[in-house]
Amino acid sequence: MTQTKLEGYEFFNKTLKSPKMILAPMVDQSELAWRILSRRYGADVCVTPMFHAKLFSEGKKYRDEQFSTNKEDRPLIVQFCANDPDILLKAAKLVENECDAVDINLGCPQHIAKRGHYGSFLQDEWELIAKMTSLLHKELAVPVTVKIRCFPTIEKTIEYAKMIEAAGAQMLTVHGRLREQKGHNTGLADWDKIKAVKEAVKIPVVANGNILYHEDIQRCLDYTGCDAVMTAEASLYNPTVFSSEIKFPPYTFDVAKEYLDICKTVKTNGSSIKGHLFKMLQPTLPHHKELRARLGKARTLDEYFEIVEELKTLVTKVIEEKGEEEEQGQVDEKGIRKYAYWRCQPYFRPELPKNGNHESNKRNAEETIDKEEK
Ligand SMILES: Cc1cc2nc3c(=O)[nH]c(=O)nc-3n(C[C@H](O)[C@H](O)[C@H](O)COP(=O)(O)O)c2cc1C
Repeated sequence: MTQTKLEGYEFFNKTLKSPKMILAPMVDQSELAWRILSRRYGADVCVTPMFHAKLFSEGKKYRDEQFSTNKEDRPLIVQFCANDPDILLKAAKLVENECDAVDINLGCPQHIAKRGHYGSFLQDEWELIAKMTSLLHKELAVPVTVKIRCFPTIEKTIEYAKMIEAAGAQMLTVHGRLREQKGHNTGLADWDKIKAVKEAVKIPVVANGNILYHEDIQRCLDYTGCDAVMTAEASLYNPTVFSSEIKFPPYTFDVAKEYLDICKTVKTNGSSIKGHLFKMLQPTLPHHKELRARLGKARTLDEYFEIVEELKTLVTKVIEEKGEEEEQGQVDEKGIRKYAYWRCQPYFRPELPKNGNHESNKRNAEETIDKEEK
């Protein structure tokens, strides 16, 4: 590869167009239909779900099932997990003409990643990480970016980030949690570590973790000094979270319907659709349990549409009866916004924060504990 490609801030500003908000890679959930919806509401850049480099490079069936894109789906970063530089390059070559960068996932903490020897389980294999990064840097037509988790100390996290930068990464996403922070131990992301990495490297740094509401995005940018913020879970519960114009969370069934309309136009796996509907409708379904059960069993797009339509009819009646009163989104004494159950709402993690610097998330955790104690 002799052709020059943009690096660092040139890549960030010209190719990615100086993004502020990035839709995170999410297995089964940052698929094309979700990216279309997210861009509509303000996501500047989207990342595909993580693809397994070996399966991707070897199997057309896997590729066709997992990856689809279109002309409007840009700027786009395609993410892979891998533990072999040549296999990673082979997979990346297959998408280099359909995306703006290829990202290496060094953050996945799941059992499957441990067994498959990828994601955060490569965190101690710096030589291998450097090889994968530098090979893509040298051989790929588009820049390589890397997504990491943190180490327990700021010093080691910085050393790690610098090693990846030196290997040729042109942008780094720092998820401010440790490898151990998963499941019941998820807790809060540590923005101080993200800030320290941002100060230590010269390439653009994207902060990831602790976003619940739109205004948290700017708060995170201000606190960490990062170039952009990446959001996963908050967007699943409210796909309009990227929008500065939408002051009030939308009705759950309206965004669900909007997503389904997109699914009519682009092929989308049933498991992705079902996952999205359960999350978007999460505050509403407990009030209409029969529909929740039906959603669990539904298989076709028509069935999903029917369920969402029925939910809308039922809830609209309730809204007419209860009127404005329940609509207000009152802020309680702890600062938690109480929206009516038919509006999109972030998921409050049920565990105590271990550390952190994010007021609304601390409040959310306290709130959950209060609820559990009652
Ligand atoms: C459903 C789901 C799927 C995810 N899949 C991926 C993935 O494919 N690749 C990756 O690097 N991280 C993945 N993550 C982690 C997110 O990208 C992100 O780092 C993490 O959720 C923290 O961000 P958040 O606080 O905004 O949710 C996933 C997260 C969720 C909730």
